[in-house]
Amino acid sequence: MSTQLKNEEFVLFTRPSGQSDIKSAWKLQSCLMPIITKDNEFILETLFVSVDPYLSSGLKKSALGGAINSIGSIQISGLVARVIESRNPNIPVDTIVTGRMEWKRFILANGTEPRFRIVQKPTDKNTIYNKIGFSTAVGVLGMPSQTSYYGILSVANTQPSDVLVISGAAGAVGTIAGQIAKKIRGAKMVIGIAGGKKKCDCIVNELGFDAAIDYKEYNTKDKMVNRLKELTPSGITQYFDNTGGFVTDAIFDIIERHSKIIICGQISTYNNSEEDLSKSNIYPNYLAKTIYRGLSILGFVCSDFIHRNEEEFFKDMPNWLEQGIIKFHETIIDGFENLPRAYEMLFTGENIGKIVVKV
Ligand SMILES: NC(=O)C1=CN([C@@H]2O[C@H](COP(=O)(O)OP(=O)(O)OC[C@H]3O[C@@H](n4cnc5c(N)ncnc54)[C@H](OP(=O)(O)O)[C@@H]3O)[C@@H](O)[C@H]2O)C=CC1
Ligand SMILES: CCCCCC(=O)/C=C/[C@@H]1[C@@H](C/C=C\CCCC(=O)O)[C@@H](O)C[C@H]1O
Repeated sequence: MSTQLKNEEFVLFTRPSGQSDIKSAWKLQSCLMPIITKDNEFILETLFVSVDPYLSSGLKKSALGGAINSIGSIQISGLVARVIESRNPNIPVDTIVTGRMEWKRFILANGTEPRFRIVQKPTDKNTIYNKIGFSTAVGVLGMPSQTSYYGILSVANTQPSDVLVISGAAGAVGTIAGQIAKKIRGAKMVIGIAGGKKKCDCIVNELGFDAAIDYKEYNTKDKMVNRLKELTPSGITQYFDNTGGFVTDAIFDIIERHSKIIICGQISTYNNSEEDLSKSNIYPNYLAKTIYRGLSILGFVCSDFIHRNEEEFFKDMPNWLEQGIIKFHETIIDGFENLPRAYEMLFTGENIGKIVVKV
C-alpha cells in the first residue's frame, strides 16, 4: 500500500436540534490508512457515497428505526467502492462493490458488511453499470429504487383502475415509484407532488407522470385540496406518501372510500426538534378518518422486501432501464468533504432524483 495516500473519515460531532444545523452534525478528521492483517480482507477506495433521509433517525437521541449513532462514531451509509488491495480470492483488485459502510476514503472490509454486494467483477466490464455509472448501485439499481419497486408492486399493488398521488415525487424514490405505477402497472392517472416548477415539469415532461402539483405554489391544505379535486374528477384511490405535512392532510380529507395510503416516508418531520412535542408527527384525526371510509394505512420498509425478492428487482429494473421504459435522474455532488452539505440538500429540496456524493 502506497504511503502517500491519506485517509479521512466523518464522525458524528453533535446531534442537530433542527433543520438549520444539520450540516454541522459531522466532523471531518484524518485517520489511518487501513492495513490488511487477515485472510479474506481487502481495501476499498470509496467512489460514491449515498446520503439518504433515513440517516436523520440515527442522529437523534431516540431513533425511529435502526441504531442511534453515538457521538464520535463514524457515519455509515450505502456506498460504492473499488478494491485496491486484496487477500480475498473472491474479491480481487478492481472489483466494484456496494454495501453499508463507513464514511471513509479508504475502508478495510471482508465482504460481511451489511447489504454487501459485488457490483462488477474485474473480468466483466460489459455490465449495465458501464453504461449508466456505478453511482446507480446506490440509486436506480439500489435501495431507493427497490423501495419504489416493492412499494408500488407489492404494497400499493397499483392497478390500471387506480388514480395515484405521490408526494416527494421528484426524488429518488418518487421518480421511480411514479414511473412503475404508470408505465409498468398502467395506472389510470399518476399525479406527483413536488417543490418548484422545474421538478414538476421534469416528472410530467420527461418521466411521464400525468400531472404535477407544486406544493410551494399550492401551499396550504385548502389550496391543495382544490387543486387535487380539479385534477382528479373520479377521485384518488391510492396515496404514496414520502413527505407527510399538509399535503398528507389534504389527501386524508378527500381520498376515496376503501383507498390505500402507503406510508413510505415522512421527510417533512425528520428534522423536527425532539424537545418540541407540538411539532411531533401526530395528527390524532388521521386514525378517526379511516373508519367510515374504510381506509387502509400501510407503512413499509424496503429492507423487509429486499431480503425476500432481490432477484426479481435485479431482473426487472436493468431491463426497464435498457429498454428506456424507466428513466432516472441523479444529482451528483463532487467531493468527499461535501457529504454534510449533500445531506442538507435533501431537506432543502436541491436534488432531482437520487443525490450521491462522488468522492
Ligand atoms: N420506507 C422505506 O423503506 C424507505 C423510505 N424512504 C423515504 O422516502 C422518502 C424519499 O426519500 P428519497 O427518495 O431518498 O429522497 P429524495 O430524493 O426524495 O429527497 C428528499 C426530497 O424531499 C423533499 N422534501 C424535503 N423536505 C421536505 C418537506 N419539509 N416537505 C416536503 N418535501 C420535502 C425535497 O423535494 P421537494 O423539492 O419536492 O420538496 C427533497 O428533494 C423519504 O421520506 C425517505 O425517508 C426512502 C427509502 C426507503
Ligand atoms: C427516519 C425514518 C425514515 C423511515 C423511512 C426510511 O427512509 C427508511 C429507510 C430504510 C432504512 C431503515 C432505517 C433503519 C432501520 C434499520 C434496519 C435496516 O434494515 O437497516 C435503511 O435500512 C434503508 C431503508 O431500508
